[in-house]
Amino acid sequence: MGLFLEWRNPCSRIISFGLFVMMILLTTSAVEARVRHYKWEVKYQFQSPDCFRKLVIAINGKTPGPTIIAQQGDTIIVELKNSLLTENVAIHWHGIRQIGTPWSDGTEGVTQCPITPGETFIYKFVVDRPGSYLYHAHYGMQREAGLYGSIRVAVPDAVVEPFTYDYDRTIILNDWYHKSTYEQATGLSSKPFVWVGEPQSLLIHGRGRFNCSSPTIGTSDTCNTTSPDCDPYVLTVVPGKTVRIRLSSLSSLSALNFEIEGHNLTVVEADGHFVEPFVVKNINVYSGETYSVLVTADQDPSRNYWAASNVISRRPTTPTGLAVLNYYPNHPSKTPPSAPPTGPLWNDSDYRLAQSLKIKAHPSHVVAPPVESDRVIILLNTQNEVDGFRRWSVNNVSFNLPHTPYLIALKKRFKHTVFDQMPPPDTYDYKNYDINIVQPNPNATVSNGIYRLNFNSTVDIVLQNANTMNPNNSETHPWHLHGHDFWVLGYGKGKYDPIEDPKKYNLVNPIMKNTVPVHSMGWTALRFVADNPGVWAFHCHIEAHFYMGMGIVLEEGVERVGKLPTSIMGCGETKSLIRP
Ligand SMILES: O=C1O[C@H]([C@@H](O)CO)C(O)=C1O
Repeated sequence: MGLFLEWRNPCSRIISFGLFVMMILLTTSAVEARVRHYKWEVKYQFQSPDCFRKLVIAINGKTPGPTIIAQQGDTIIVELKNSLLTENVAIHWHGIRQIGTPWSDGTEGVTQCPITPGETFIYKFVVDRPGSYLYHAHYGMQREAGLYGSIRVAVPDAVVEPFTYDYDRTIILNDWYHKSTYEQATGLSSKPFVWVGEPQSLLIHGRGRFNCSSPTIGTSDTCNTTSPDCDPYVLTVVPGKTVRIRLSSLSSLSALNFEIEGHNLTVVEADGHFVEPFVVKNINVYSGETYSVLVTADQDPSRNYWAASNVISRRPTTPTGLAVLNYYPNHPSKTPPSAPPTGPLWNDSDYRLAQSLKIKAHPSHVVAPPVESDRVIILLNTQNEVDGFRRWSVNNVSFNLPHTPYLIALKKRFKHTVFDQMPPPDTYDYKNYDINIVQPNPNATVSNGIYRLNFNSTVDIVLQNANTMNPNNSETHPWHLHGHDFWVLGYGKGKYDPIEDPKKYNLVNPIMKNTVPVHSMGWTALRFVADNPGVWAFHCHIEAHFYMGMGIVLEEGVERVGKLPTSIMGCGETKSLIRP
């Protein structure tokens, strides 16, 4: 409009024409999305990420796998060859909403059949928002065998981010077990329950350091501290420059804290959304979360510094994970002269809650949530037993995946034979349930029923934490929603009050995320709009907890989903669909 008014004034014609050309150019560059084609081979390999040799699942020989680097609007094509000899696979693109391509979400049992050994499967999807994201296995407990990596989506050429930096680096934090995924999963589904315990090491971008002279090392084990696989991760900085660290966690179990000796971290992005910047000494990162933090190399340049990852929220028995912040031109192997950071007190839940509350939307990037919701679902998180097996449940229902993926069952209208048609409950008996005690009756039921949401409705989910089956114990659970970003409306301590607590929600500048912690003995409230046709998992991102039933599945607008590719079929009742 302004442009046309100006056009009538002869003096501003030249400027206006210039603006017009610029607009055309900007629009053209914005729509000129590219196709990024990747060819990946997924294979078991011997590697020693923490110096202890074990089987890892690598992509093209690497764990973490290759970073997907793209720009907003690009199409990603990943041609994935499953070269695991006897094992299926599926990969989830964590934080990518899969608008229009729900079959590419990579969630085995929900959106696709697993990719069988020898098979090549093509994932194709658009990265519709800029930011830092992840990918990882979503089949059984394969993620913790090392099948993961990151996705970095740049803003369009003409768009400027609300902060500046000189260059960026990606760091994925992880915890690492020496026991195989199979041994762990078998323990979880055994009677009596066999718990794997705390991880042996913490990895910083795939590298850690186990003490090879530990008495737990068996005679047939190979542990070699000179293996190049376990050289520490080195982040080189140039004095005076600012690096953007795209920091995330894909830990199996541990909540982690990341700190760089003597350097502040300015938090600017969370799960692909710009944050109102705030400065911390160290940052808590829960499995499935991504952050960008800015670090300026403004300290004594004559030495290097430790970057450390420490376990929080569970009593730590795993040594600090270490990387090196290397000031150029010092040699990267120059050992920092001081002791590495030990992180905050592991049981300081107030510290963790306070940091969660600091994360707000950037003032110039606020997307206001709808002021009211159409449906409120309250999910009580508990540890339970089902027929004497240890499980996790929400609202006393422990989730099991069906053998036929929901997306196909719902689209092809054979849902009745595939999953329980009774939806799980929208709430629990909050008036009478004491969240602070070990329940006298720990029994739960098992179901593969799902929540069906009205298309375009606004849904609130309140996650309520409670005591586990051990006295005075409540764990932190990072919950991840597929297919959506949600607004984080609030966190609280103790039992959520459905009358009083919503009055305290942040409806002004809540951050949008896809993964959020539910703090021990606390609650977390989130809101989203059910506007992405498909079937979406929502689950605890602790690998063992989802395996033991801590998740739900949501359906919305499935009738609007386009034609399903036959490549996602082939298992359970979908066999009949691909046979001639
Ligand atoms: O699922 C879990 O089981 C153990 C413990 O509760 C067993 O007693 C633990 O720490 C979990 O997170």
